[in-house]
Amino acid sequence: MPFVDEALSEPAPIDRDAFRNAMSRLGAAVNIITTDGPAGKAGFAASAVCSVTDTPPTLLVCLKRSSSVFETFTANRTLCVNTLAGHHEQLSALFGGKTPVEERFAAATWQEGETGAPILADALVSFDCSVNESVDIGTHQVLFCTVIGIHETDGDIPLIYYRRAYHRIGREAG
Ligand SMILES: NC(=O)C1=CN([C@@H]2O[C@H](COP(=O)(O)OP(=O)(O)OC[C@H]3O[C@@H](n4cnc5c(N)ncnc54)[C@H](O)[C@@H]3O)[C@@H](O)[C@H]2O)C=CC1
Ligand SMILES: Cc1cc2nc3c(=O)[nH]c(=O)nc-3n(C[C@H](O)[C@H](O)[C@H](O)COP(=O)(O)O)c2cc1C
Repeated sequence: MPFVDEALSEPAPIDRDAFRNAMSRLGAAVNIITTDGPAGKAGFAASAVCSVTDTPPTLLVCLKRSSSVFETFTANRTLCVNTLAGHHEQLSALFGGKTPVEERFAAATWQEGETGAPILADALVSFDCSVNESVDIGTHQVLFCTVIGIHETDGDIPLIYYRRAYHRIGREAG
């Protein structure tokens, strides 16, 4: 019978605050995730976005199931991941919760992509996607998204969320 180290097989539980404090030390790109379609228009700020595989080109996005935008995203099954530039801090705050949908979108310029989801005109990059699969984990739903369109701009200063604050990195223009 193999030796089993009890301490390793039953790790001490980590509470929510300890996990969040630890996660606050992972710097992350900030994105605005948008959708439009039969269920209407919606958008939210997200740092939980990750590349999954390049064949087929796939991203994952984690969306809290209790958020006001959840039903709209799950009904439309399409979305656009707009990666924010350094000057988008106020826009991120607007899409970070509590603000009515129309007010969120009124604060920036948008274009329409392949899926109909709003593309942020001056995002660093936008990934237009169809949602292929979703998995519920705890409070969130993980959306697996097939990328069907990519839109890039010349911007090269990303907005980074680190230790509960926004940071700009990269070369300043000029
Ligand atoms: N993945 C998510 O759902 C995230 C949600 N937020 C939300 O934005 C607001 C402001 O957040 P902060 O000021 O950074 O303080 P915070 O203490 O709530 O978050 C610190 C870090 O924990 C992680 N985190 C936060 N909420 C989470 C959640 N519900 N599930 C999984 N990971 C989570 C993120 O990596 C975040 O940078 C909060 O309401 C927070 O819940 C922020 C970042 C990620
Ligand atoms: C920097 C930042 C990152 C966030 N990342 C996520 C995320 O990855 N997933 C998520 O479900 N919510 C995330 N949120 C929170 C959502 O943006 C927020 O819950 C959403 O706007 C819905 O809010 P509402 O229920 O008031 O409409 C983030 C907020 C901020 C400010």
